Amino acid sequence: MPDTAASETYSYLGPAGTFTEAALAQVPQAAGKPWRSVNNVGQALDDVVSGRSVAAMIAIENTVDGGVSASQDALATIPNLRIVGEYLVDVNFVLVARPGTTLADVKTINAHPVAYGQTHLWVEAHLPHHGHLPATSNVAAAASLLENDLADAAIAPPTITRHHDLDVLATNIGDNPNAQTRFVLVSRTTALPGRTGSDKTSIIAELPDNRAGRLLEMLEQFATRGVNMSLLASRPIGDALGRYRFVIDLDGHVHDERVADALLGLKRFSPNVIFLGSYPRADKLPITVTPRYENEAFTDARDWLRGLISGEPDEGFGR
Ligand SMILES: O=C(O)C(=O)Cc1ccccc1
Repeated sequence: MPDTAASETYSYLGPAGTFTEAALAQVPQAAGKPWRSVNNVGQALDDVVSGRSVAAMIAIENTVDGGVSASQDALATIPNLRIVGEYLVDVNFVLVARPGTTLADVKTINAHPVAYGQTHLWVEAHLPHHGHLPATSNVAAAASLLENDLADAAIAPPTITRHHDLDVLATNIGDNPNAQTRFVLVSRTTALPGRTGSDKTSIIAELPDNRAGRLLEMLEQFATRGVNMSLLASRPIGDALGRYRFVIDLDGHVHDERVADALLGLKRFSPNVIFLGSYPRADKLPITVTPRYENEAFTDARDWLRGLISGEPDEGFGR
């Protein structure tokens, strides 16, 4: 059995100063609890699976470069994980180097692949001949400049100079000044966070076969219940070309009748569905639904059918 400290620990991609840490800082229940810095998403989720940590914060998608495939694939393949919350972090990048370095000295850039993917425009315009050395995190990229000379500069969060004595060679090097990253808090609990009216439901589903129209048929499960999607990403299953699974975020909670009904339809259709959880939306935006998809419309219809089955007369159209 995990000890008490382990079961209160939160794992995150570190070291201190990463955007992932900023996401974890938004979690009220993590305040004052032990935080464990790890080197990659796999290690963070392994902590949760083994009971070493109660939850892990992982990046799942960003506005510039899209889905974080390592996270989406890990959620698809590691059983018994649940998303219990989502958190948004504004991301902004600087280029840093050892003191005294100029831009002309920079030949190799150390960067987390997801940060590198969001700074292409600046990097290609200003350092067209650079090489890229991948790092485990944005902060690790910068820290390693002071440990070895494998790279000349690093892509890092603007707060990096609080942690390390480095020169900032360029600021705001992100492709989009309004870039945001969406993080999810992942746990093993099967207890559902309560419905707030501003919720999301995350699932991963596979198609039964690759006949024409299958994807449309899957999406119809949501469309016919008035359920909006906020994420639809395809990830290769890995066993053959052309085989994909779909990472989907739905507006609403599984306690919303329309979402529950859509999931029943999806379960009948798809040979493999993973329910990753229902949890409050980070932006707290209320979800608007046309009246025929409100809870009452579903319960009224069910009551009508139950009545018919139990022998109640149908009222007909009247005159
Ligand atoms: O959390 C970090 O700082 C990371 O290194 C991962 C990352 C990379 C790019 C944007 C957001 C998070």
